[in-house]
Amino acid sequence: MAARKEGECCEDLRRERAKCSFNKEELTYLMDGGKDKTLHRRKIEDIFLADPEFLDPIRPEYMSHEERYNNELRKACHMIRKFNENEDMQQLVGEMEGIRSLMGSGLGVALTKDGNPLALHFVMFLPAILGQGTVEQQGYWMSRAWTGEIIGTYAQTELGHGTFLRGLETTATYDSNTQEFIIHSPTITATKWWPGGLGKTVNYAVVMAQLYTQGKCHGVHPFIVQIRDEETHQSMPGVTVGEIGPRLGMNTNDNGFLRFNQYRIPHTNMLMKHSQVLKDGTYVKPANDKLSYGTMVFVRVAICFDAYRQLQRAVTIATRYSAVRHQSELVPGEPEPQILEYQTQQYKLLPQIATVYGIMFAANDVWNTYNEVTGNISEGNLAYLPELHALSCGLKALSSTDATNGVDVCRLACGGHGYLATSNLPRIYTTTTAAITYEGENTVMWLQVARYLIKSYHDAQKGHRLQQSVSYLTTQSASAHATADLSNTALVAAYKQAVSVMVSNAAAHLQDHISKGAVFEKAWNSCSVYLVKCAQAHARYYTCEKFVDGVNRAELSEGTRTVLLRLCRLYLIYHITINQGDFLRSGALTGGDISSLEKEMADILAALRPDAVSLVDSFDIHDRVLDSSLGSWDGNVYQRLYNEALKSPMNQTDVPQGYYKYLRPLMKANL
Ligand SMILES: CCCCCCCC/C=C\CCCC(=O)SCCNC(=O)CCNC(=O)[C@H](O)C(C)(C)COP(=O)(O)OP(=O)(O)OC[C@H]1O[C@@H](n2cnc3c(N)ncnc32)[C@H](O)[C@@H]1OP(=O)(O)O
Ligand SMILES: Cc1cc2nc3c(=O)[nH]c(=O)nc-3n(C[C@H](O)[C@H](O)[C@H](O)COP(=O)(O)OP(=O)(O)OC[C@H]3O[C@@H](n4cnc5c(N)ncnc54)[C@H](O)[C@@H]3O)c2cc1C
Repeated sequence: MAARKEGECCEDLRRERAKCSFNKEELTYLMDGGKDKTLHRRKIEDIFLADPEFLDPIRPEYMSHEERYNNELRKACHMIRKFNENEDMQQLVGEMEGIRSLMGSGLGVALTKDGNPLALHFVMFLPAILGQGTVEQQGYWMSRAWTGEIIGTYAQTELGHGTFLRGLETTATYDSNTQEFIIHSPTITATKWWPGGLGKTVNYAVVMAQLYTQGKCHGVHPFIVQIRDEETHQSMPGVTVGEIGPRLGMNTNDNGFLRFNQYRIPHTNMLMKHSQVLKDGTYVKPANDKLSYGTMVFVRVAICFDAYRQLQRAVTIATRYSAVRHQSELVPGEPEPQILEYQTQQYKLLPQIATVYGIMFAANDVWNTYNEVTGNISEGNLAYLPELHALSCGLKALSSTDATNGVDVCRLACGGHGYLATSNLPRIYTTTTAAITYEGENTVMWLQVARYLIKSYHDAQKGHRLQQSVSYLTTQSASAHATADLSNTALVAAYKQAVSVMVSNAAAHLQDHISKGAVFEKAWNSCSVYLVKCAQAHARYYTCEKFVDGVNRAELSEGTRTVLLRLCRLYLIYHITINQGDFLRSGALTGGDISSLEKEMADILAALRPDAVSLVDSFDIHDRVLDSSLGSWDGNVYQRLYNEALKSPMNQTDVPQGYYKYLRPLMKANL
């Protein structure tokens, strides 16, 4: 592992670490899900990071587009070979956390930096086969895909449609004479566009296409389609495939395009767990036509974990840097203080640490719900599918938005150095912000949550029992907050009251539009800005509640519980103060309450300040995973910045070629 002994760091960080008031390992174990899992993770990290194959010859930023891709592909393939090397290794990395870490923002980002060309294979292709295939299909395709004999992606989005799935144009028409599906892209806008790994890496894809059989369209269904020859890797006849070009980030994911010209695949290649086409062409309906969207639900939940891990990295970098960086004068004439002494800096960083825990507790809860609900579905009980859909959309949107905003706050908190590629904050940002768009653009996700809230509200009005996450909508009260109770329980109750009133207002606005003659859909659009706010407030309430429950349930020593409770309290208060209008307008809190909370927040920032560095240390992120000149364990910031600058290819010669070609002729023009 990287240097982690207290002595092996600069004096500023040594002093910070000496102030720690809690047991860091306890928080590490909590985040990993137990001591065994921490040890397991560290063991995987040790094995992978000791392997010189995962080192880059030069920083990827200095490589060409194709060199970068080849470099990451080399490492990604080496990773898979390592999986398959021996059984111990398979056991070690084969579990969900292992895959998540290798493909996402755990160890994975130290191995493949700007997008793993094989990520979609593990994150969506395999889950699609498992979630959408019959047992026989799983047996056949998984055995080939797990070892990397075939590599796949998830090809859903088209040039013309990403959000609106019912609008997809790719067709899969069943021909009962040959027992084949004919996959076709009828227009330019039907071109599949964006799937990760599709450009040059994969030879198979789960393609989402409109199913036609016996002359009728039955909507979007999943098909396994071979894209490239298994021997030569050339694109199959009838298939046109390529890479879509440079992107804001994740540039080695080789996102691709794909077109089909009357391309035939066997009948057995339609994934038929939920709906079937019989050999004679008869269509058998699924229990719910949204079951074919199941892979997206899984990935939305996975994104929540990825989001907080990205934020963990950013806030670790910014907090350590803030303890090492000295700037300005707090008291005239005194030495320049660490920038972490400034309350404004604490206000930037400490809520981000709290956010990591908030998202983590909520994500764990949604992951448990996901497992329960998918278990129920396999037994034919679909009652909780709408709640899971709303929770996964809400948490995906909240976690990706909070993490993206938080990463940028961390970048800004590092001043100019945060803008340097070697700080790694720009790359963390471009990777994190992608999750706002992919797997369901966030505004669209919020509107799905709002739809569930409004439906639930109307159900409550009719006296129906509501599902657990929205049960508070039955107990709405607009009375002003009467007591001076500002305990965590009271604040969570205030969140519920605020959202409840907001949802009730939204329902009234909708009704108002409808009463004036608008059809429901138009009324919905006219209220959608407010509806998004309702959904955001609901997801925040939910996260707050899970944070409070999570801390209460965690088995921690006194000191560790105290620091986690402070973070939890900071999270509750921070979001109340920035959304105080919602609490005041709903009568959930008074102006006096908000003032008390603001004062308390200042005290919490001061109380947490001495533990700031230890809190990010307890995230236990290896220096190679941070990959930052500003955030390393030893705090040797300036030397690292300087060393990294010296490595620039432009610094390998004193006078650049451009001088002779362009600058000199200009400078000497008048001679
Ligand atoms: C391991 C770590 C991860 C790290 C990441 C690694 C890198 C990975 C990089 C990239 C991966 C990105 C991959 C992708 O982006 S794949 C493409 C994703 N695309 C989308 O998400 C599209 C978003 N759009 C939709 O989901 C849908 O179009 C929709 C917005 C939900 C609307 O669907 P539709 O038009 O069919 O629905 P209707 O309006 O007719 O009806 C709405 C009712 O349907 C219910 N519904 C919708 N979806 C679901 C679902 N999934 N499950 C259950 N129910 C669903 C909804 O609740 C409505 O019900 P109601 O009763 O109100 O009518
Ligand atoms: C890095 C990256 C990786 C990706 N990987 C994959 C992949 O592997 N496989 C795959 O199939 N796809 C992939 N995608 C595509 C991704 O899923 C889509 O980009 C996403 O679902 C949004 O769709 P869109 O781009 O068509 O945006 P649009 O739907 O065109 O959205 C544009 C704007 O319109 C707004 N809008 C759209 N509909 C509504 C509405 N109903 N109400 C209100 N506002 C609306 C949105 O909020 C947004 O602001 C990837 C995208 C990115 C950026």
